[in-house]
Amino acid sequence: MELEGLVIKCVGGFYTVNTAQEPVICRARGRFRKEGVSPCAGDRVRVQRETDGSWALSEVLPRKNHLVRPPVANLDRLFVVASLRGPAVNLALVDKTLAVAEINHIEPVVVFTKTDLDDPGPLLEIYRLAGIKCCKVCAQRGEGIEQVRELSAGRVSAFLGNSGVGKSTLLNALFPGLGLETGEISRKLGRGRHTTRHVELYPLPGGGYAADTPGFSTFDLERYRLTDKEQLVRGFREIERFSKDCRFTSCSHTCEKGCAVLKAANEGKIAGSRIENYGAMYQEIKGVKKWEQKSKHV
Ligand SMILES: Nc1nc2c(ncn2[C@@H]2O[C@H](COP(=O)(O)OP(=O)(O)OP(=O)(O)O)[C@@H](O)[C@H]2O)c(=O)[nH]1
Ligand SMILES: [Zn+2]
Repeated sequence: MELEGLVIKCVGGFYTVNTAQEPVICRARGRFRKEGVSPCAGDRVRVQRETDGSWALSEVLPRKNHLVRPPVANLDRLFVVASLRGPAVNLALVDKTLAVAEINHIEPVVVFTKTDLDDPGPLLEIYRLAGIKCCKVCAQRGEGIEQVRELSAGRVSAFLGNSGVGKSTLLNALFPGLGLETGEISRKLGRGRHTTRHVELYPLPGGGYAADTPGFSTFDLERYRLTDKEQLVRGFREIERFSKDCRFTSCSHTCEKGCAVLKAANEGKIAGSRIENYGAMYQEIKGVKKWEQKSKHV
């Protein structure tokens, strides 16, 4: 017998697959390892019943997108969660995460949390200029929750952000009944930053799924397929938009004469932090390439 389903979690090599019948817990067939495919949460898969009655994950259906770390596939939305204070916002990390989402064709939303602690206004302006959807929430006061709920309803979403930004608090406020551990409790249980957390999709009331995932605290560009500096503009939608008017088609938008992107930035049409973070990533990718080329000659 064969069934189709959705992988909602993977722990220690065991996959939980939601099917039209009961959920199935199974291992993946050995050939996946040989082929270098690693099924993950969010994958649509086929499971087959073995002669001994157990189930095996036999096929991963084509993915519309796939992130390597955290391992999750087929996302409709990526919520990039950042707190205004404790910890303070790291815009370089936010922009890298957004670039990963854009390049992988996942619609991003930035969520600024803990708005009781600071004014989110200037940050909202950066992303308003970029044309990226933004939400501000204060889980304690219950503000902004409704908007995030609407944006995630009926979709498969991941909530990504560093430890302590308030992801679990937000998800619990959004979907009472999820019962995710937050703050002190999770740290006491050792779910802090020293333990690797798996990705789990939680079914939402009213349809869809949400995953609470650790953020990218260290960024390995290659793992996110961000190794092509010419492609980097696809990760910054407003830069891509203005780049159509650059004098040179090979423009890197970092220093060239006749660069429409730098002109727009000077005129305040693109936020300074976005240009800076684009430039830093551009240099980083160039560095990776040089290093790769060098290592080939050794
Ligand atoms: N002041 C304030 N604190 C908040 C708010 N939301 C969450 N917190 C606090 O921030 C701390 C971290 O919240 P969590 O929800 O555990 O954060 P997390 O992002 O899930 O963290 P990890 O589980 O470590 O990944 C907790 O002590 C929360 O009470 C908020 O809107 N305002
Ligand atoms: Zn340019």
